[in-house]
Amino acid sequence: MKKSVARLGIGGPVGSGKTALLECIIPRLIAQGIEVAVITNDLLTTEDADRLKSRGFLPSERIIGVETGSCPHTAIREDPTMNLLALEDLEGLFPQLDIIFIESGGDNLASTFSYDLVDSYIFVIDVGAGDDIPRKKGPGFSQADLVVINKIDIAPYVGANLDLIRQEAPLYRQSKPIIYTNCKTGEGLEEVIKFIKQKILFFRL
Ligand SMILES: Nc1nc2c(ncn2[C@@H]2O[C@H](COP(=O)(O)OP(=O)(O)OP(=O)(O)O)[C@@H](O)[C@H]2O)c(=O)[nH]1
Repeated sequence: MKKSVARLGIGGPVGSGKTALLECIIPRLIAQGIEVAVITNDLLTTEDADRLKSRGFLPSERIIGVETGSCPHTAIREDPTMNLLALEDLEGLFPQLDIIFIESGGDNLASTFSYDLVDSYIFVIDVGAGDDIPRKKGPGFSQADLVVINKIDIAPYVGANLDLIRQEAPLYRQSKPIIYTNCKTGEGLEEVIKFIKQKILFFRL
């Protein structure tokens, strides 16, 4: 019987570390025998897809770069046709896949994914954008299935109060999970892997 493939969105503001997160977690998932493919979205280039291909941890045919040509949220929410076609291509070519990541182009705090496109999504913010980001109650932050608060290492250098973030962020998440990460050292990444295996892949593995 053909397996159904998990579709996991990765959204968040420009530069928050969405691609860095994928670079960290994909090799770990592959090492555990999980079959992975990726779709990236960029405005007018395939920059993120090229970057992932250059890492060499996945055959390049398993990485599709979608050039959205429009606001990132249009391609993941209002009209996800381009991403749905890319999903269809990957699922047709690789029926053994367990999970396909769909990385959105960097967008603002209001960006959310259509559940016609993904089963679940992670919203990545970065500490460097300020310790008031959780308080701004962006729909991406409050509605995502998982929030990753990345770049915890830079808090002291940008005057961001990490303790305040840890205190306030849960207030806007209605008990939904938050994981704190540093993609440079690997801190928090095992928790992200655990989330993906337990909440996203549990009935496929
Ligand atoms: N210090 C530090 N830098 C990080 C961390 N994660 C990512 N970065 C850096 O932040 C910058 C942006 O990371 P990307 O992964 O390109 O961010 P992105 O969200 O994919 O960016 P867009 O696709 O342009 O929206 C890069 O220079 C990364 O090396 C982290 O945990 N700590």
